[in-house]
Amino acid sequence: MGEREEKQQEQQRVNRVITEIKRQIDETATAVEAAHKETRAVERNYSENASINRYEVDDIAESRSMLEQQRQLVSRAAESETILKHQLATLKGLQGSPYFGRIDIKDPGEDEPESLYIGTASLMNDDKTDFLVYDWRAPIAGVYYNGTLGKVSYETPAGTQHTELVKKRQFTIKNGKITNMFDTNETVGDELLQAALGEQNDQYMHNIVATIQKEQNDIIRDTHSDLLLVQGVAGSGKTSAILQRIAYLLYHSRTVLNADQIVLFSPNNLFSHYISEVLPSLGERNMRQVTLEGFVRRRFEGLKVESLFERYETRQAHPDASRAIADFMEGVTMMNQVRQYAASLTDQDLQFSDLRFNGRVFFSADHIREVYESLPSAMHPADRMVRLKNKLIRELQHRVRIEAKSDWVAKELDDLDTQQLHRLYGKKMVDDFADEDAQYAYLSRRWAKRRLRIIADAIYNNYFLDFYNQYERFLRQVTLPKTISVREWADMIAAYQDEIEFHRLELMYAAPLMYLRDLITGSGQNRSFQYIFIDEMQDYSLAMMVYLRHAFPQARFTVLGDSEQALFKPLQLPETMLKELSGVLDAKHPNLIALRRSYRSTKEITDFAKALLPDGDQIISFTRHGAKPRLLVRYSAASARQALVDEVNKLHQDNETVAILTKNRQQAQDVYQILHRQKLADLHLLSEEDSALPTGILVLPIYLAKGLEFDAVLAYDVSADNLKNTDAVGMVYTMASRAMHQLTLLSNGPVSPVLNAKACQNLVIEHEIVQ
Ligand SMILES: Nc1ncnc2c1ncn2[C@@H]1O[C@H](COP(=O)(O)OP(=O)(O)OP(=O)(O)O)[C@@H](O)[C@H]1O
Repeated sequence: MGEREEKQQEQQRVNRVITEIKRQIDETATAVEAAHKETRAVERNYSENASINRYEVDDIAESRSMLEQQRQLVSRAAESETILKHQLATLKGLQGSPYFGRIDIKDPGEDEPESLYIGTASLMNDDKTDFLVYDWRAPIAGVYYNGTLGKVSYETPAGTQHTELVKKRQFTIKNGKITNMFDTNETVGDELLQAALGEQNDQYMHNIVATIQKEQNDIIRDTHSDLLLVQGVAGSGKTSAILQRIAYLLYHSRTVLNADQIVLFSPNNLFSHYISEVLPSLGERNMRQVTLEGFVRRRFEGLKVESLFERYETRQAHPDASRAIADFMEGVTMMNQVRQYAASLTDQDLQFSDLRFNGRVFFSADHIREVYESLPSAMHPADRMVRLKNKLIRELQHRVRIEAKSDWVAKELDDLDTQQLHRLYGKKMVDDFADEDAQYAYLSRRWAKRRLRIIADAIYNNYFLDFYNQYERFLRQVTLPKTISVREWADMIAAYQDEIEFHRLELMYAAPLMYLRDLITGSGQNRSFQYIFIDEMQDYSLAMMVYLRHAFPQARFTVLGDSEQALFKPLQLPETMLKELSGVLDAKHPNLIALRRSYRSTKEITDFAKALLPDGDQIISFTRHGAKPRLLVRYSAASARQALVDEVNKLHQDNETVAILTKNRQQAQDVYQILHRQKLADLHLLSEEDSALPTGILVLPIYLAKGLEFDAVLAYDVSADNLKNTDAVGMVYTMASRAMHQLTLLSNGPVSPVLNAKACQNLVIEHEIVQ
């Protein structure tokens, strides 16, 4: 058959499938409507009955059980409505482009091959006897991503299966029309990938299921490892791979895993927004997302914990200051010492704290200690804490009765307005009381109880232990490494005390402090999370990883990073990192996958970026061509400003989004001011608080651009002067690798030596001519 006829035949099949999809859409839409009516009807019925019951026949068992039955009806109706809506959304998703791949396989013993089509979701024919489209996550679809023609195998729940792959065909289908189609023997041919990568970026990341590459597929389909470490160069698809991996895991463990049991630690809020559409586009709910800041802050209410960005900015300003201390605080040895300390604590070592109410001591530290010491010392300390809490709560209940009779309660009751009083009665009516005294005693008790809830909360939250003080005592007895003098350590402790005084906490203290607190109280662990994903792991300390292991004891970890992009850490070999992490995370089945091919940027940009790195040769650029990156060198502030404005305008003509990336927040503000004065349209200055990524001209410091990509990037300012105190290689590399299509570097003064001779060969350099 000729190529044209083949295409015609394939187009006819696409047409047939789309007709079937449309039919199913109509059918499902009608079903959704009916289900919606049903839900509304049972809801109405339920709420009418519920309101009647509340006022007239309270507490009658029969009506309760009827209500319960109806409540179940409501939730079942709502559930079927949700399922139908989901089906409808899936069908609509398939409508324009029902599939992207075809494999012909010949099973052993069969004469004729069978054709299977692969798309973002499964689709069955009318009578549910045949798959018109296979979900990309189905076991057999693994062959499409992994196999070259010939004998192939794939994993199924029933074990490894063997077959023969006789044809692999790729399609691009847009609005129901095949725009591109070809047969290939490669995993997924470059042609399709080139087309996908050549498109303009928009505010959201896209799924990559049509063009997943072999190594990415290994990451996605790895269900065996409990620690999967992905070391991938910039733009190699680490983030893409883990998002499709989440979709894959959800698909294969539907009954035991849901999106709420998966947490992704993402580098910043902009990133969370950027990736938020990928899973929904694959018909899945988003996993939970948290930034390291968010995670830590929630554990230190009332304290302002330094953010990664703040730490980054301070370290930039004082690059060598207390590096040894920070390295020590953030290492594994520190966490081991915390564990030893917590295990060896005696009763006398524990630092109890008064619990205060209304300016007076309610439970004194001495009293709490007494209660604690009265509990059997052979008990596990964490269990003993729980017992202590229970005892304190019981004591509090007793004290509520006494406090209810005190003057302050009487006075506060007096001051209540009618509405407040009314609420205080709760379910009781005035007629329910024998006399006024009984009524007053009831109200006083309720008021005292309500006001003293704050003490109950404090007990619950372990506020009777003074952790900041306990931590300080711990620090005082730490065995120091040789790199740190006793004097330096004492200074650091003094600085820590000052910070606590002002309700601030440096990030480096967070992991050991949380760990100490959890070990003493036996709290802080969450067993419901099954998978933890950490993106940009090069920003996490090992101490933090130890803590995360402790906090999520049941979870498997997928950890992604690129040590070249570390903005303030020395490079580390992936194998060393795996070994270290396996130890820290106590992994039984660790696995390391390296991604070396960079997809994001044009070949010209990647070639420049890799030349910056000493071991850049290992990075493989993807063959998609574009303009050579430019370097503009200016020798005065005024001409640098002019070049900035001109270049941004120029880049914006060809690109929807142009990002100007700076070293820090201050420079981002300065650049923004310059451009703002020129009244550039669509200009945005982004900060840590931003959670949505606009298009247009964006100005942001580099650490906020982590994980993101832009059509064009202008790196501001790569002069020797500006980059002298920083890890300039990591910074320029990260900036350059954010660009998809165009890159310009601007230097205000002589250029930083980071731009070595080899890197410069990959640039078009334009010097200002100074007369
Ligand atoms: N197989 C693929 N098919 C199509 N596009 C891909 C593929 N792999 C990666 N990409 C694209 O390449 C770009 C970079 O991918 P991604 O952001 O996942 O890389 P990364 O390794 O996390 O990058 P970085 O570490 O630099 O932030 C994205 O636009 C992504 O859509």
